[in-house]
Amino acid sequence: MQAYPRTILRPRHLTRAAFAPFGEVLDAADPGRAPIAINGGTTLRYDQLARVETDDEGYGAISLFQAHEAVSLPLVIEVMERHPLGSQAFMPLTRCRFVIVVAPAASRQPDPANMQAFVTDGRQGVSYRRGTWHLPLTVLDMAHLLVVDRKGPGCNLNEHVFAPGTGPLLLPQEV
Ligand SMILES: NC(=O)N[C@@H](O)C(=O)O
Ligand code: NI
Repeated sequence: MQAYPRTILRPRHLTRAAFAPFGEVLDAADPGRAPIAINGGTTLRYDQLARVETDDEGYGAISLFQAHEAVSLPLVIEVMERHPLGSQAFMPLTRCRFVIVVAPAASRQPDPANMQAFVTDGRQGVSYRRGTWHLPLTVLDMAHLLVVDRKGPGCNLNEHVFAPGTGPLLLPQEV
């Protein structure tokens, strides 16, 4: 079997612009997202940071994830997945850096040559656009996270498992 060179990925800091092809960054500290003062000025609303996408038969659902096993980098990426029927958003409820690896939705399977890697800053969340290939939740800090994604009839999960020894290698983030 031909040995393919293993793809090496070096995660970057997560920014709205860099992540734009894959979804939205949920970040109250984003200078480009001015909040709206509501409730008599007692509250700031960071309005519609992302759209919840579903197909016609599905609906948006809110879940809580308790990520109780953290990883450290480097790590070998063994599986990527996507949700063809809807978006999926993760928002930490406690400080949590998590690893993001994404690839364009258009490809039938994630192409390592088109993968991008990021690490959140501990406050940021993300919303993966419908169909975006992504690494399943992988946290560097144990935490609780709010998750908003599509539920309903049909299969909303495609997985790609890399053959042993071929998964991309994710290096530690440059400091
Ligand atoms: N399995 C599940 O609910 N979550 C995954 O889709 C994920 O991206 O972590
Ligand atoms: Ni997912």
